[in-house]
Amino acid sequence: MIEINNVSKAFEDILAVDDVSVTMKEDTVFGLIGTNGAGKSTVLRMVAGVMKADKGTISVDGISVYDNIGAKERVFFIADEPYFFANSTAVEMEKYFSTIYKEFNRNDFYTYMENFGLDKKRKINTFSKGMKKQLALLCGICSRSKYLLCDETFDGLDPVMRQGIKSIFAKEMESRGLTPVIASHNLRELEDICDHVGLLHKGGVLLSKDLEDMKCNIQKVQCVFKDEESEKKGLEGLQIMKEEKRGSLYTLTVRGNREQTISHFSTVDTIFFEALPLSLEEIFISETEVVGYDIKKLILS
Ligand SMILES: Nc1ncnc2c1ncn2[C@@H]1O[C@H](COP(=O)(O)OP(=O)(O)OP(=O)(O)O)[C@@H](O)[C@H]1O
Repeated sequence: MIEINNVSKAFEDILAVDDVSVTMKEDTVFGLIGTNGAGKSTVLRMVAGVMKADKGTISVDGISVYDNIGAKERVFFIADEPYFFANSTAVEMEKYFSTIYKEFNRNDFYTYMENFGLDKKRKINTFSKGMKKQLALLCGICSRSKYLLCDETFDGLDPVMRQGIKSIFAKEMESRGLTPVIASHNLRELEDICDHVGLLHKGGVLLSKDLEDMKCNIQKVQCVFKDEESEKKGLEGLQIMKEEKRGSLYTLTVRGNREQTISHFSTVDTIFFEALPLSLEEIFISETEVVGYDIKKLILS
């Protein structure tokens, strides 16, 4: 488990990370989402132990990360522009990472390289941006470090590649408890990969929730009440996050699971009632509107 407790980091007068506390549990894919400049890279760098927090503590499986080899071996960090030695090939990078990560799996590495159609002998500086990201991911996965920190690594990967990496993640999670942490500025890049999402905004955490919980605990309802009395009864006792009324048609976003919501409306006289599924975008918009943010413009554009 990665535990970030009350962590802050400033660069002169820029407070990049402001009192952040987040727990990243094992066996989940954690998505760290936020706008450009929200502090994602800074958080990941501190978790990787390459940058020191000004305040607060970060531990990986109970071990403090900064300046601690034991913790660093558990973490592989892929920067937003993956770094490779000048003029190197994948073979040379494999040799380097094999010395750093003692359990580096060379067999898997070369098998995946072949499956992904990446040439192990070609200079990496002739690779496309997406190919460099794939290579960085393969190095990270094959390092067999428990935590794989990916900074914008999935943004821009084509769907086939995403699917390929997703299935490798699933396999490695199952077989050895790989725990990927993926930072992105775009929710759409994360929604099919992550189990848990932490939303960073202006250096602070706006929310951190399991996607399944989020999906199960917010419903969208459309209804037309029979009369004023049923309208009053229908609206009472609901935890309404958002309410719109067009003519007599209500569109409500409410907290609670589907069964609770349907059961509430079964006691009310309605002319029309429908419980609709919400997309992840709608859920995020509702969750962040509640805390006073218009996230639409920020992470969905
Ligand atoms: N080395 C640095 N020196 C000065 N300021 C920095 C440094 N690194 C980050 N910052 C500042 O800290 C803030 C957070 O930056 P960070 O790179 O962590 O954000 P981010 O969420 O990863 O953004 P992006 O999505 O654009 O990569 C920004 O205001 C940035 O300008």
